[in-house]
Amino acid sequence: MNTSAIAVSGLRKAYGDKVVLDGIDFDVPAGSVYSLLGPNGAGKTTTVNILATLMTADAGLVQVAGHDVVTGTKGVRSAIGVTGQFAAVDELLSGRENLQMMADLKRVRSGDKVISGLLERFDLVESAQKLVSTYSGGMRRKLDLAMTLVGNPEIIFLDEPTTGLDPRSRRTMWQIVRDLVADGTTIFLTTQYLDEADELADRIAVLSDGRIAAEGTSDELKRLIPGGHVRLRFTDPAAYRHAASALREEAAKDDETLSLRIPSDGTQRELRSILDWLDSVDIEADELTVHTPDLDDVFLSLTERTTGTTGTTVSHSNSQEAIAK
Ligand SMILES: Nc1ncnc2c1ncn2[C@@H]1O[C@H](COP(=O)(O)OP(=O)(O)OP(=O)(O)O)[C@@H](O)[C@H]1O
Repeated sequence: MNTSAIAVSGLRKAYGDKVVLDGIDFDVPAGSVYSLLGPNGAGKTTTVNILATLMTADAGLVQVAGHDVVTGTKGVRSAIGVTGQFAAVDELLSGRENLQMMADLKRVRSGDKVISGLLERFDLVESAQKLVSTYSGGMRRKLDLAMTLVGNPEIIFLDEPTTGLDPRSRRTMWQIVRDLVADGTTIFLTTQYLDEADELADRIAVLSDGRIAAEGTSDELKRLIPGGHVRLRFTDPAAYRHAASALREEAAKDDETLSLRIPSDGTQRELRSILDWLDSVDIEADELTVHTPDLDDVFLSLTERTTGTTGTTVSHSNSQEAIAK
């Protein structure tokens, strides 16, 4: 599908003199899942708020469902559903009443049927008559998403949808997202769980220092990291210090976990050379693990400056598909 559900260019936003979005561009194809990642405070919620017309940008062009967020606010609002940190759930109503309120607000036909279907889909039938104030965090999240689905919005913003959910509820939520996409819905997802983005997103953008640091499919982003690493862990601090001092320049040290990370592509030849080197400097680690790149590595590398984490440096030149900006 080639049409854009969301098109953003030159988006800027500052709070006072604090620049949060410093000119970001991205495009979300209709019927896909697009995930925005970034460290705490990177501006993910700010982006969602602007796209969902809950906040105005300082500059830039933003089109959602073909409507400009400034001049076509009404059109945008009728095409989207928003769930997450600004949930519309009313604690003093029951689950069913909340859904009813949403159905009335959106003037949904056959509201009762739609509501019963949603309660069933989200496994909320038994608690439908109970006040939301008695719901667990997970139940509230499910109700929040169920309310978002009333009226079948074509684009859904999911802001950290599975935070606080148990593993089973998380998987239920993932399946719901997949079903929605299979029906043609576009999902804009922010999450702090990289495995969630890996699992669900067609494309991922990493926000860092007010800019999109890299953008692509999960595989494309992983290819930005030159190989994985071998992790050596020690239990004896003296052995760790000895190994750290003998370490090659490009390896990273973690004093807290007494572990060393040596860049490696994980091939037999590389592993042999690392083992030979360990023998030659008389180092015996208590644990040796081979690690191939995952989204955690990508995230740590791309957001290194913001989070202050020591990670592998990303090579920006070795991928044709992913764009590291
Ligand atoms: N209304 C506001 N006024 C002033 N500063 C704000 C306001 N809203 C957000 N900020 C600041 O802007 C930055 C981005 O916030 P935002 O909530 O968009 O980040 P985020 O990526 O969603 O973070 P998190 O992962 O912690 O939810 C933060 O430094 C935050 O403190």
